[in-house]
Amino acid sequence: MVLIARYPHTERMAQSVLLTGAAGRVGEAILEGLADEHEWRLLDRDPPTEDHPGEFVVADITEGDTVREAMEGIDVVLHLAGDPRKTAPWESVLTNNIDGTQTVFEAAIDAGVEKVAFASSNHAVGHYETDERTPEMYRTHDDYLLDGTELPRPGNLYGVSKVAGESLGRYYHDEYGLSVVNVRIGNLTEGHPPIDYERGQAMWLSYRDCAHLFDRCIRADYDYEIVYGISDNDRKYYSLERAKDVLGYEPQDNSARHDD
Ligand SMILES: NC(=O)C1=CN([C@@H]2O[C@H](COP(=O)(O)OP(=O)(O)OC[C@H]3O[C@@H](n4cnc5c(N)ncnc54)[C@H](O)[C@@H]3O)[C@@H](O)[C@H]2O)C=CC1
Ligand SMILES: O=C1O[C@H](COP(=O)(O)O)[C@@H](O)[C@H](O)[C@H]1O
Repeated sequence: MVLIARYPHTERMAQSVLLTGAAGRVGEAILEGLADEHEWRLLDRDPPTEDHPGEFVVADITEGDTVREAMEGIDVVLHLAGDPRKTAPWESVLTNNIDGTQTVFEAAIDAGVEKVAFASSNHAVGHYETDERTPEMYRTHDDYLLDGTELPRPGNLYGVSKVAGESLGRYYHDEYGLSVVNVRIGNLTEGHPPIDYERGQAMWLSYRDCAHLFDRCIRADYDYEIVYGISDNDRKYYSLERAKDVLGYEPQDNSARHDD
């Protein structure tokens, strides 16, 4: 009998992973699910407040030398650090999200890192949610679907900074062969989908699906990808096909199961 692994060419055992923005919410979800799965180096400008796996580097991602040092011996970078506010002013996203992301990519190349997963956002495509399409596109009977091949249409300056991050990844992939996956994360909320918020329910990402998705970003093989990071919600206007096909993402949660 021949046993064939589901993702035969993509499975690898524990890898060395640098997690930037480790002290934040997405970092929390990832570490909750994957603390024992990989060898972790965590980085954040805020020091840790809780027990954590691996070593913790307190640093700003705009500090090139420190980021380069933190990258030594790392296989995969999960780059989350940045200003996550949709109302963030230009000065902040320029420094933290664009300059900081360029510093991370540059250091990854210098250190010979294999893959970078970048925390992009639904706000990179926020202006597809036009007055004509909403609120219908948040509802199950509507079949409007974005799949990652569409042009970006950021809904705010924060979204612009995420498009810039995706574009930096494109450059570092094409120029240096770095594997890059941009995860356009929806609405990460712990325990249950956002309440009384149709849009948030359509793009809900549960904590366990978040951890699993980033685990796939660590283990799978890819070139340059844009995927959507949401749970398998009945109501959705982001396709999961690319995340499933390329990464082997198998979400378990669905905001519709919390409707009552
Ligand atoms: N939480 C969500 O639903 C979504 C999050 N994202 C993205 O995921 C990433 C993480 O978001 P959250 O965990 O929700 O935000 P968060 O604010 O909870 O965590 C971000 C972390 O990054 C750190 N950080 C910010 N600027 C830094 C810098 N210059 N140097 C070093 N550390 C820095 C902060 O100290 C913080 O711990 C962000 O890039 C955000 O844009 C995208 C879409 C949805
Ligand atoms: O990019 C982000 O998106 C989520 C969801 O957006 P929202 O418009 O539904 O609030 C947001 O919660 C998160 O803070 C942000 O980084």
